[in-house]
Amino acid sequence: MTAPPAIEVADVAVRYGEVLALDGVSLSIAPGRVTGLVGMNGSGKSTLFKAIMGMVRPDRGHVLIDGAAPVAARRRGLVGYVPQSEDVDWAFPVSVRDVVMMGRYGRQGLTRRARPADHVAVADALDRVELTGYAERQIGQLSGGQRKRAFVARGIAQDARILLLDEPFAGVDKRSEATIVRLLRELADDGRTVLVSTHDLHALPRLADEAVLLLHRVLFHGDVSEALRPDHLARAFGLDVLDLDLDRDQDQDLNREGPA
Ligand SMILES: Nc1ncnc2c1ncn2[C@@H]1O[C@H](COP(=O)(O)OP(=O)(O)OP(=O)(O)O)[C@@H](O)[C@H]1O
Repeated sequence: MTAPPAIEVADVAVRYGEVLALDGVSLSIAPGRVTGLVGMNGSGKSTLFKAIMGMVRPDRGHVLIDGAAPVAARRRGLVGYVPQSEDVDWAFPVSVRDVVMMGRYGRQGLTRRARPADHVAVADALDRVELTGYAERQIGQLSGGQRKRAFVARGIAQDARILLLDEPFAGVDKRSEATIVRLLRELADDGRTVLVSTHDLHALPRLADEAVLLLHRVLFHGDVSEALRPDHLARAFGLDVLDLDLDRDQDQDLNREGPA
């Protein structure tokens, strides 16, 4: 018997005024896999994450997380979210340890009093992302890659079954990227579900078990090697992407605007 999907997106449409960001997205993500979400700027990746998190309400369709509605799933701590850097107030006066402890809030009730188990979970998560020595720093005083790792640690401390990461490799150094890739693999091998958006097509084969190409709707969902076929990439990114040599040993950052 196949396991029920960890994330089920059914015919979701999201409109911001005149802009149709998602136009009938349907997607079924199995547990225990790393899925890469790929699409050009403006293709709707962040909006899809927000719809899955229940942070934007679809105009049409629905999302189920482990069979629950997004807001209920979030309340139960089922899903962790690493937002795009632009969506975070880095001047906020919290330490790295505080950010990771936020992953434990759901277990602490209204008092938000940390118990020994919470401190152990936070220390363990910081260790896994190699940020133990940075725990007392204000979050904004970290490098881009370290900030991402701090948010990944929050998801680990939360013990979320499902982790969504919006562009975790944007502006990060190779060491942070390698740490994050390794961690995501470990989390998936542990039965967790990881959905990660990226522009970095080079990272995709070592990062993900499967890929979704998005352009306001799902163009392709399946094997990474097939997703990287020129005809698929051409549909997702425009025909001129066929000129790219994907074997070149450098990042292919397909960073460009999609149709509004
Ligand atoms: N709050 C908003 N108000 C109005 N339009 C929005 C809003 N958020 C996103 N959009 C528009 O919706 C479309 C999809 O945006 P979204 O941020 O989901 O794309 P994305 O694939 O995550 O892009 P990027 O790779 O640049 O982060 C874009 O045309 C964007 O301009």
